[in-house]
Amino acid sequence: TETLFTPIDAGALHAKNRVVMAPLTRNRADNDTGEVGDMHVDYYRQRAGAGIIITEATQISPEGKGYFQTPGIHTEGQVAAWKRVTDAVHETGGTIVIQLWHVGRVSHTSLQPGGGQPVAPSAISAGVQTFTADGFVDTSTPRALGLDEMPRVVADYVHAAKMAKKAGFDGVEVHGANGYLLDQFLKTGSNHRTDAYGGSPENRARLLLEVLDAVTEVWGGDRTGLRLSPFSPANGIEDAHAQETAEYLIPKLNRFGLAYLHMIEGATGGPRELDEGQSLAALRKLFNGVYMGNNGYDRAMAIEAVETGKADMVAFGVPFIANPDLPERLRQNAPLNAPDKDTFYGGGREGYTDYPALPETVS
Ligand SMILES: C=C(C(=O)O)c1ccccc1
Repeated sequence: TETLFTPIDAGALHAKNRVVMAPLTRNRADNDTGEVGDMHVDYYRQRAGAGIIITEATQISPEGKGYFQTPGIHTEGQVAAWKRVTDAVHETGGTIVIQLWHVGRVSHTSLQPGGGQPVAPSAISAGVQTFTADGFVDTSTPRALGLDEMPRVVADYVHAAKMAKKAGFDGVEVHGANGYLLDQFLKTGSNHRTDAYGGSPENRARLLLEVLDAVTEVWGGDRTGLRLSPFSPANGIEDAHAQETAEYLIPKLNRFGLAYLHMIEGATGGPRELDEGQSLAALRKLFNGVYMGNNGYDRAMAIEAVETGKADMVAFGVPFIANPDLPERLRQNAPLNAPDKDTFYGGGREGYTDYPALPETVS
């Protein structure tokens, strides 16, 4: 029988177990170059015991950057830097995909090319804060992307997808969650467009489906994942018709033959409870591929979810920060290291590469 600790092929992605390292922003890349460095090589190598590592969110273009010291995957220097990470993970027997990210309106002029306004479906502020060289600041009011700019945005995803291939990743995850650009187009609170990219669920899903079409052209559907958060309020996002939007979108994904659908179940990093009329089980039934559940799972929940078929894989965020060997600890039901919240974002090796693994058990 399938358990949390048995292998699975998520499309063409071979996973030795069902324990996934969720994408975790850690704000430790070089801010000027967007390049990762030596400590990222150690951090990801230490966690190569994951069935699949999904990297931290990585911007596809300068416009797609929304926070201080987040990495990119659009320059040759960034490719060379990431290649050291993928080589180290592969030498250690791991599987690693990179999360392709465009923040849309969750950004600040100081982080934007030429100090310009962030871009979004409509000129509506996220109403949240982001993290810049000067600490936390209110996100800047975005400008609405012109209809004529949509092909260029899709082309930016294609460029990053190709650079991810050069960097030696096993695949990519398109970030369609947490109130960032693609989620901003999907949802009614942020998308007030009156053209073909706004209004109906079909129109609001258009850009995401165009991006998936283009990215699967580069990678094949079987090496392309997608992350969604239908019911999360993260980064000031809301949808007046969340269930309807998701029930429109998810069947439309099946034609791509995606490696997996990564679903944030409830509020990102928060309550798993849904509103009246909302159902994750209904959404799961609409997807024909590998379903990866995420959000607040503990060991017992994850084991039960896989053994009862509620999920094929489970992604863990914070537990993987503090436990480089999380899959082994879960398998042994060993105690977990406590995470240090003060070193989640920014800083150096402390709270990043210095969490201990279990003492080597001499087999
Ligand atoms: C990429 C993020 C997400 O998907 O929520 C993120 C960004 C900054 C801090 C935490 C998480």
